[in-house]
Amino acid sequence: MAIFVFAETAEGKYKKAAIEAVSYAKAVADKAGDSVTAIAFNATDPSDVLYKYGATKVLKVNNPALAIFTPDAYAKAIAQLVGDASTVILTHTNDGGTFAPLLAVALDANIVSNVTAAPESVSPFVVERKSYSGKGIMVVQAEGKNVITVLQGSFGVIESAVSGSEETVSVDVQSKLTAENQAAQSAKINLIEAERVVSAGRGMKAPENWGMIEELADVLGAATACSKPCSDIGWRPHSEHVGQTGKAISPDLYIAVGISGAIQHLAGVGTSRVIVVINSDPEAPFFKAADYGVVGDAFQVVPALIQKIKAFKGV
Ligand SMILES: Cc1cc2nc3c(=O)[nH]c(=O)nc-3n(C[C@H](O)[C@H](O)[C@H](O)COP(=O)(O)OP(=O)(O)OC[C@H]3O[C@@H](n4cnc5c(N)ncnc54)[C@H](O)[C@@H]3O)c2cc1C
Repeated sequence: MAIFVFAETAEGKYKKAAIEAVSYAKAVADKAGDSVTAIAFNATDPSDVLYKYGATKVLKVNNPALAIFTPDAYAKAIAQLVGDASTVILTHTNDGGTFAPLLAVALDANIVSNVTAAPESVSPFVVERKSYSGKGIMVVQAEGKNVITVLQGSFGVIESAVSGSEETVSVDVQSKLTAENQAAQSAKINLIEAERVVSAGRGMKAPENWGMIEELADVLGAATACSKPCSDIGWRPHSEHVGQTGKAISPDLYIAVGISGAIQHLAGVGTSRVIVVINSDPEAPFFKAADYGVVGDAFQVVPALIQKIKAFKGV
């Protein structure tokens, strides 16, 4: 059975991460005497881009539920396509690194993350991976089915042109993001460049409660962001995740609603000029980093704040 590889896209174009993943998959396939099948979501780039690096088949999925990254939808879609394959390869990007464990669970496979070199052997799979926050190299031996993530920039891109073919296939997945949320995403202020950001965390309890966060952002002309768990569990798109492992931002105003203020979150937002924290727990660590703090229930404070701002603006 083929070696499967996920080819990441951004706005339909193959990312460098996709080319790296296909290059790596080709090296694995050569060792296994196998071929490479790439999976691409909503790609508009021609498949030739992937044939050039060794993919003999490209499975193209056109599905609006996969237009914005959500870990569970991506994992489910790939699990449906690869069936009983022994090896699935991704690049360890923000997206790939996030949904790879879910994919491994769905396939009942091992996860071997952040590999840095072609495997010494493929059966069992023996490979080097970065460990201890990049300070060490570990040699891993994995038997059976494997989901493998490749550390970005470690293997590189290697041309190995083959003649390939593409097939359009369908998957049965639904995104937890509502259509409204998805539409709002495309019209949004760019998070990295935003002067004002309204961010929310697990204190919001559920994705359907984000209306007031969107509304507060709207009246302030702000972008929206979220803590890592909210994007991990598919409440919010991964593009909104800020912090050590997400985007690092430094707006003039950062409003954090229902976010505890873990050190990993602060690592990405702590340099914001003015930080406002709304949290029901007076002991929440975020208050130590706040310029202004409101101890209260977000479900009361945020609507009241929206009303005040609207009244101030006369709208
Ligand atoms: C290696 C590593 C990297 C990480 N990278 C990141 C990262 O990049 N970004 C990130 O955000 N996290 C990251 N984390 C996770 C981080 O440690 C925290 O677990 C996470 O930030 C917590 O998210 P949260 O504050 O939304 O949820 P919680 O910790 O569950 O906090 C929820 C908060 O909401 C408050 N709350 C509850 N109900 C209400 C209400 N009704 N009104 C107001 N407040 C309410 C609670 O008092 C609490 O303070 C990382 C962790 C690790 C180990």
